[in-house]
Parts: sequence; C-alpha cells; structure tokens
Amino acid sequence: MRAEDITGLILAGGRGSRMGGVDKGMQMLKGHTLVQHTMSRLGPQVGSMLINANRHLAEYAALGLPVVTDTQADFSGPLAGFMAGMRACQTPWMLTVPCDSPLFPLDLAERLGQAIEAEQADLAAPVTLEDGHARVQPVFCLLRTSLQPSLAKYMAEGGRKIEHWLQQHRHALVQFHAPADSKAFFNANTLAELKTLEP
Ligand SMILES: Nc1nc2c(ncn2[C@@H]2O[C@H](COP(=O)(O)OP(=O)(O)OP(=O)(O)O)[C@@H](O)[C@H]2O)c(=O)[nH]1
Ligand SMILES: [Mg+2]
Repeated sequence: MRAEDITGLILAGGRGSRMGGVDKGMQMLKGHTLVQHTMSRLGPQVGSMLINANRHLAEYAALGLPVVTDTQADFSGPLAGFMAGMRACQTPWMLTVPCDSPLFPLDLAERLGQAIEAEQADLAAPVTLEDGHARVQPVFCLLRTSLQPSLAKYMAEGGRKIEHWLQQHRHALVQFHAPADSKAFFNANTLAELKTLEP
C-alpha cells in the first residue's frame, strides 16, 4: 500500500472529561501541543492529513490541515470522528490516530498496510500485550474509505463501539509486541498521565 493512498486522520474531537474537560489536542508536551506531536509522527507515514476536532477550530486550522467536525454535536465517540474523516477523505484508505498517544509507532501505517494486503482485509488494527493479555487498539485503524455507508448504518442503528463495527468486516489484527512497541500505544487520559511523558 502506498503512503499517498492513505489519509491520516488525527482524532481530537473528544470531551477530554478525564483531563478535566480540556481540549486534549491543545495540551502541551515538551513545548508542543499534542496535536503537533501527532502530526509530526503521522505525516511521514501518509500522503495527507485531516484533523477531527469539535472545539478550538480556528487554532486547529492554523496548523495548516483541513479540520472536520462531527455532524452531531453530541460527542458520540471516536466513530463520529471516523465518519467525519471518511466524508472528507479523498484517498482509498484512511488511518485514524488519537491525539493523546504521542509515542505511537513510526511504522504503524506500513505494518497495518502490509497485513491488509497479506490478508486481503478491509481494515486493520494493532494488538498489544498488556500483562500477558492481548488488547486490540481499534482507535488506531487503517480502513478502506468505501466502508463509509457501512459505518453510517452501524451508527444510525445506535452502534458506538469501534471494535464491534470492525468485526463486521474482513479485518487484520497486527501484533505490536516487540520491546520497542511496549509503550508505543500509551495514551494520556489524565493530566497526571500526560506529565509522565515529560522528561
Ligand atoms: N470526534 C469525536 N472523537 C471522539 C469523541 N470521543 C472521543 N473521541 C476521540 O477518540 C479518541 C479516544 O478517546 P478517549 O480518550 O477515550 O476519550 P476523550 O473524549 O478524549 O476523553 P474522556 O472524555 O476522558 O474519555 C480520542 O482521540 C478522542 O479525541 C467524540 O465524541 N467525537
Ligand atoms: Mg484516550
């Protein structure tokens, strides 16, 4: 899969309730905002990028990327961000990445893309090992943009779980177990967790 065929979607549209209701993408880490960290890691892996946000739209737009908002302002979860991205996406593939995981793998698109090709799948997501248990990380999802009608239907019926929707399609699960990957999917849900990433 060629990087040019993938649009990276940065998910920054959540409520951030565990962080006190702040806009997570705009929180600072090592002198840059979380959304800037995400842009620098994702940019080299994809042909273009979009930001999904529901607040501080002018600040996000100032980063130079198109900003897409959820159509309904009811914070119905990450899949609402997937929908907003798929509507705007102009490439056959889209890779979603949350803005609160600034250590995600630099070869995420490559490894998910390889699995999709090997398994002729329509979606792929990473699997990590946590305390010996496999854990799917479905918010990091490489998916075929043409699945948009399927997602629209799933959400119209009240579905909100990424993993549940993913299972309706041919999907590849890609193990990220190497020591180098062990902290890669760390996500900062609280200010205390964010602080642990500072040197
Ligand atoms: N567009 C959109 N994205 C969301 C929504 N809820 C969560 N997300 C995104 O999904 C990813 C994972 O979200 P969480 O960390 O579970 O949720 P959060 O809203 O950021 O934070 P909490 O309110 O503390 O759960 C993040 O990138 C969020 O920005 C939503 O309602 N709409
Ligand atoms: Mg989170």
